[in-house]
Amino acid sequence: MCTIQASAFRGLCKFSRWKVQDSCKTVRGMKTKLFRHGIQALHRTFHTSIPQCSTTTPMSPSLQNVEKILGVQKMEESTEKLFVGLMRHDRASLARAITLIESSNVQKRRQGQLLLTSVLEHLKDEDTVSSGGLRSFRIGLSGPPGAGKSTFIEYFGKYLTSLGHRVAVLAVDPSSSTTGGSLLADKTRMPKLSVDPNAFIRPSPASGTLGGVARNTNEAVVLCEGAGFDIILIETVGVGQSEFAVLDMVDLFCLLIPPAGGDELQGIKRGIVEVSDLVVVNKSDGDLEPAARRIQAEYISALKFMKKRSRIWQPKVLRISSIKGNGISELWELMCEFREMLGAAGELKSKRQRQLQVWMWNHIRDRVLDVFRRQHAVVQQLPELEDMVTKGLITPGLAADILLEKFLVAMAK
Ligand SMILES: Nc1nc2c(ncn2[C@@H]2O[C@H](COP(=O)(O)OP(=O)(O)OP(=O)(O)O)[C@@H](O)[C@H]2O)c(=O)[nH]1
Repeated sequence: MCTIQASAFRGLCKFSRWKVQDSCKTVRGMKTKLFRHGIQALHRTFHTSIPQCSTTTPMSPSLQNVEKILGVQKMEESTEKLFVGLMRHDRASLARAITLIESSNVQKRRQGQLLLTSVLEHLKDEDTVSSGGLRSFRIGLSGPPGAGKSTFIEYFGKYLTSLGHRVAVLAVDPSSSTTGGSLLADKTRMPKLSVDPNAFIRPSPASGTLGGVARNTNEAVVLCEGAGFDIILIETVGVGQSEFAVLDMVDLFCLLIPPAGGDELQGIKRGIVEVSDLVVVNKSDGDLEPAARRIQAEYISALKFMKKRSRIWQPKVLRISSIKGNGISELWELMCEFREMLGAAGELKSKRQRQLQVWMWNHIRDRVLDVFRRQHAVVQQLPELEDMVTKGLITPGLAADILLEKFLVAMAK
């Protein structure tokens, strides 16, 4: 059995993208380049993988054989169409593309991965053509229920589209799989933004674990960027673990809080304040303005004692009103300042590189857990051990050890 060669995989994807681009005639002159890339990668693959292959394996360097040997699928016509749609910045194609990567069907997921690889390649090509900087700005937004997140996103999103930006709003809400749907990034909460042709709103994928939701959101971000969205807002509720997962996906993390103290802010974990680049006190209007000023002062002094996360950025606290629009343009200026400073210092690029590794580990963790849960010996033993753990007859650690032992023995056979 051959090992899958990354270069050949990329070559194949480039090859299939060539076909797509050729058919829609979006990019001229790339055909030869991509064809060359594809063929060179295939050649490299054959040269390096022949020794590992069985002698009976046919080695003709045709696309068909490579697909068979490497187990890599060709992009289906429907996936190619999605790619074309994304390149045309079509929102319906983007919605379908995200559904594809979220699918639990293995074949569909694989098609989703081929699509994603093509989009990544396209973004890379564009990056080299452009200034070399990051073309998109990924912003995480968290806050306790009632802080005004949807009101804020509605106003802020419209403000950004009025400046000529294209804004995608995604949500990370692992609880949506148990409650049957996420309220975050819900179109009904953002009526004006949801009908703006330069905006795209997508609720949280309801795929269960936080890892799964985070992984899907990571991939959705790339698809949004492929579809020409330059500002990606990722929304999460600031009362669980999801905001920490979002930290691994964004350039800037923003915490939105209401002008309330004590009990009402108890939902906010102290840790989340520490990791915020900006703390935004919302509802600074009318009777609430004095309270908002007080909260701002409290957070400014609290942040002074917190550990610095960036060499060059000191977290800031500012007040806004999402209803009146006060402070929104100042907030955006501050975000741009953050982006410029960290971009120039290379911090954003290294942050994204680290995030790619986290993304890979999310995949590994999910897949390994999936294989573990499906393994026959584990399936057989699990109910009994779970029962013993809940009855206090065995410690969770010992139960886990027994299951892992059974799993490893079964895998070694
Ligand atoms: N006075 C004032 N009220 C606001 C402002 N922003 C939001 N609100 C109000 O605060 C309440 C909660 O706002 P939402 O935008 O629904 O808050 P959320 O954080 O999305 O809340 P959940 O949907 O519970 O997660 C609503 O009644 C809003 O009208 C603001 O800037 N000023």
